[in-house]
Amino acid sequence: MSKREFQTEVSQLLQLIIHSLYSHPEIFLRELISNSSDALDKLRHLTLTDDVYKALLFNPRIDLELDEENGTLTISDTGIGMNEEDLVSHLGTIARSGTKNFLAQLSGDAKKDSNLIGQFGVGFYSAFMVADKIEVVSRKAGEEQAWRWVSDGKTGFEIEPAERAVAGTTILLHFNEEGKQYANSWRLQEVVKKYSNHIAFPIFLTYDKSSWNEPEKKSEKTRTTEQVNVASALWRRPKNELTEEDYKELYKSISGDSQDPLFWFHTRAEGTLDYTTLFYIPSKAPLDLYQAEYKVGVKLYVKRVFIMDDAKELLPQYLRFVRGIIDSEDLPLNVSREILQQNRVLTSIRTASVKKILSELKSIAANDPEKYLAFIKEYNRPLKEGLYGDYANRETLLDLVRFKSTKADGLTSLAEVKSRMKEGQKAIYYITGGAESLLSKSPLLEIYRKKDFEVLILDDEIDEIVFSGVDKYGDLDIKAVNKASTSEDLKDDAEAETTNVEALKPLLDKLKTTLGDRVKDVRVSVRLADSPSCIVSDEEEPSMQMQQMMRAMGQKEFPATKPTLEINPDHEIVKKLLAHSDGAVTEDAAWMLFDQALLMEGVPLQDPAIFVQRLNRILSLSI
Ligand SMILES: Nc1ncnc2c1ncn2[C@@H]1O[C@H](COP(=O)(O)OP(=O)(O)OP(=O)(O)O)[C@@H](O)[C@H]1O
Repeated sequence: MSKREFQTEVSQLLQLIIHSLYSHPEIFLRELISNSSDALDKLRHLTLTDDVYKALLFNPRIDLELDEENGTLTISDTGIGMNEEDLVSHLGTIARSGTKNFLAQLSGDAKKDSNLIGQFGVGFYSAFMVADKIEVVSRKAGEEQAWRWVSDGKTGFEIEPAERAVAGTTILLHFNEEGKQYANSWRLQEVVKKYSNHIAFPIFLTYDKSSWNEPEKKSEKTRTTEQVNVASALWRRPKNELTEEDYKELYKSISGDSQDPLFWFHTRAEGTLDYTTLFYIPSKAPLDLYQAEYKVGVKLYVKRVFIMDDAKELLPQYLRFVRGIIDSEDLPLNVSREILQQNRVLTSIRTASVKKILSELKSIAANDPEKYLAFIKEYNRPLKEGLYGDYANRETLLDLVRFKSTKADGLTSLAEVKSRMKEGQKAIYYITGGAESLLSKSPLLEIYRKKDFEVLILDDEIDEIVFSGVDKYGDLDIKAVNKASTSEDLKDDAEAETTNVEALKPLLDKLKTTLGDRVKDVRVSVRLADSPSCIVSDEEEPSMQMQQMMRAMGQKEFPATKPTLEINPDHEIVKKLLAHSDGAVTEDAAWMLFDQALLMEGVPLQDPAIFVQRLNRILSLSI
């Protein structure tokens, strides 16, 4: 028998599990049954597609055997099995990024951590919540030798050759104190029904069934085997035969989530292509939503046979929070990942699925705004990613995304913004680049406030990138207020007349010479009311905050573009400067107008010492 140590992360995880952080230890059974079901799926797939396995007898089943007296339970399957190498690597290390991330996020606060663990699910290792010793005997399909893996879940495990009549895996749990409650057939049936009722394979329970022997007037126990789950591919049944509970149960068994889903969309398509889709939206965004290695939530089936659950091409990336099933009649069973990428059938299913999900969301938004708000709270951001990547569905996505705005409490839709537009307002306006508190005080908004035009406050860091590519909502323009050209819409003919640009020209020239190559241009603004100055960028160029953000993210060579300084001809300072001829003061004032405009945009000063010197010079003149 050879002894092995657990990988450090496994020991860490086991420590947590054994100290019973998790509040529903019953999920151990769901995890083990789901592993067995995966193992059966894998073997079924091989027997259908791989000549080497075609001759194998495939008799898929999962067996639970309860020994109440000794406090043990075995979970056996006739699935793909594991050889020595598999046992060592699968049940001694953690390969899944989800679990690693989970460990990295632990705070040490037992309460918070137990919530976290609930959202991750810890797979096989969760069995150590209820067992102080676990023995696994497994034989890999196509191999003769079986192996036994034994561990107390503390330091490591032992492994030795063993025997098993057919391929598959048997897991023997020796229940601990916590686990004793599961050494009960009624309890086991309840847990199987709750989490694994719709596992596609039959689950049998063998136990000592009590019955009343009338002639002898005593209770007797008979060893009995009964099927405890319904084992149907529930998604293939007509909608009207399914209850809310059925849907919720299936969701929990395929997603591992312990909460109910927010909503689900079940579709059966017949015609050129035959397929069924059942999509769920989790009520809380998956914790790996913003990680590159996110876990795919949609499983692909072909004619009820499980094919894969890690194909990122089933749905576009921005819908990675969707959980569920795609079951196609038209794909070949041996479809590989490479084939999937350019498969016409899958492309059609995917296109129709996206349309379906988005149109269902749209109708929820219209018919149940409160529920929709719960959805948007979790998923507004991925939908915005869709605006960036999914051109074909942009119009629908624009209707689905919600925004903060200068005129609405909470969140608002573009349709609402459109309905509130004022006479003379030519476009939908937005401001990006920084926190809401900074944006809502930006001098760039002054003219909009004066004209009573609504401005969307886009304070999410991805907003600038996303919305720089979105310039229309229907036939309405969508414009950033910090772009030079946006002010063209704001000019009132009457105002333009009164501003005497000619008279300001010498001042503009002077400011421009002083600021030199820090600015592209200096010009008269129509967008300012109370502030003396602001900075804007050209249409095609990233804003100053965006440039700053890209550099902070390590893109040192991000090309620096120069902003345009706009000054407010009606402001006291500008009027005085016009009258003032002292060169030194004008120079200081030029820099102060520029620096304060940058500060208001949240861009830090290049040289605070010089700024302070100038400020002090000006202060001393005014006192
Ligand atoms: N009954 C089984 N038959 C064959 N292989 C198994 C069985 N149980 C576990 N394994 C192997 O051990 C691996 C680790 O299992 P574990 O439950 O820890 O994680 P997982 O199932 O991969 O992830 P998740 O629980 O998030 O789906 C599995 O991926 C599988 O390869």
